[in-house]
Amino acid sequence: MTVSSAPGKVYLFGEHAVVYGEPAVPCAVERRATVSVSLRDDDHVRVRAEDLSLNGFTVEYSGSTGGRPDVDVPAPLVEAAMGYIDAAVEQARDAAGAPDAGFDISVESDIPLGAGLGSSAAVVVAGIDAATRELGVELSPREIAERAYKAEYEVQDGQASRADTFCSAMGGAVRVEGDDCRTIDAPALPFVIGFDGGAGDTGALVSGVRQLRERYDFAADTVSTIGDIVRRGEELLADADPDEEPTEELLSELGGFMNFNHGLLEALGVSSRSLDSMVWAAREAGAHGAKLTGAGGGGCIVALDPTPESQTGLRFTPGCEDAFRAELATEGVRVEEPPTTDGETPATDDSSAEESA
Ligand SMILES: Nc1ncnc2c1ncn2[C@@H]1O[C@H](COP(=O)(O)OP(=O)(O)OP(=O)(O)O)[C@@H](O)[C@H]1O
Ligand SMILES: C[C@@](O)(CCO)CC(=O)[O-]
Ligand SMILES: [Mg+2]
Repeated sequence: MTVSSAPGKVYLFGEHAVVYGEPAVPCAVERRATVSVSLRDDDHVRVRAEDLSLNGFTVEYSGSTGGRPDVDVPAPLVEAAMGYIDAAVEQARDAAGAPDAGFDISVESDIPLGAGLGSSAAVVVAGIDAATRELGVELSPREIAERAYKAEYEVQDGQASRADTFCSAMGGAVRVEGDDCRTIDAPALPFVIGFDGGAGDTGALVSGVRQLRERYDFAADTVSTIGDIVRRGEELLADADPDEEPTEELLSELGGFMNFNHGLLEALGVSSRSLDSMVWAAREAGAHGAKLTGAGGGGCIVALDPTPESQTGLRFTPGCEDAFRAELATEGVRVEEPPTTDGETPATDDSSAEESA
């Protein structure tokens, strides 16, 4: 068995605009998806993904019901849920030249789903790493990032940038502009995350911005102004000492840019009432800045605050379900120790989906 994990991310700046070739700076955070993979001696794939819940219900799969989920879940939703794992399996088979390889796969994750913290990218990155290693192939993190991007691009019908997958594979702070992907130095920023318990529909939100941008010059200008904010934000990071605590001056300037970035995302229609109220709660509690992160529509905001105040303020904010601090994850995809006790062996119980290759 091979076990790999990969981190989620927050966007310091630049989501959505990155889809149209503007730069973005996502930062990996210490919330990880862990994927365990064992090679099978047939061509079947069996998946256990206990954290998977969609629209308020949990999807459970049973091998004993002939590969159909044992709850009343419409097939398209199951396909949507399983799409990222399937795409990761296809990428691993392709990388190893083993089109008929079968796997037992188990996914565990402490990244909320569909909430802007890049759960899909983390699952795909960790899945490709574990499955290729099981097939005796070791890809570099950059190669994993490229394959994970292809997987996300396919599942999201062409509406994906390289940002989430590159950040998850490499860890740390990164800069992505089109197909130019780099890691950058950044000090340990004091991220606080607020989560409204909900999720946004990434595809629909990206389409909404695309339509606005095509229809109105001022919406296209809004997207390129986000790019301008990112470029100025990068200059601030480049001037900072990555080995020192960030200064108040740096935090307050970065925070101001985050506030500006949030305002423009709000103008593009991708915020929501609960995201806005969490953003304001963090600011009122003294955060240097706050913005939504990821696709928006619901899910998470990220604030910069070295004190406990924002977290406390968020906890008392109606609509905020969880507030937590998120350390910058300096490590991207990595191999984990497989569990030792028999009882924890993944994907061998009945709550799994099984399908033919
Ligand atoms: N623990 C998990 N087990 C199995 N599949 C998962 C898991 N976590 C995420 N996924 C897959 O990722 C999908 C969510 O991806 P989506 O891109 O909509 O949101 P996100 O990546 O969390 O947020 P964003 O892309 O805005 O940062 C889920 O519907 C599921 O298919
Ligand atoms: C909205 C978006 O910019 C970020 C989603 O985490 C989409 C993408 O970059 O693929
Ligand atoms: Mg995603």
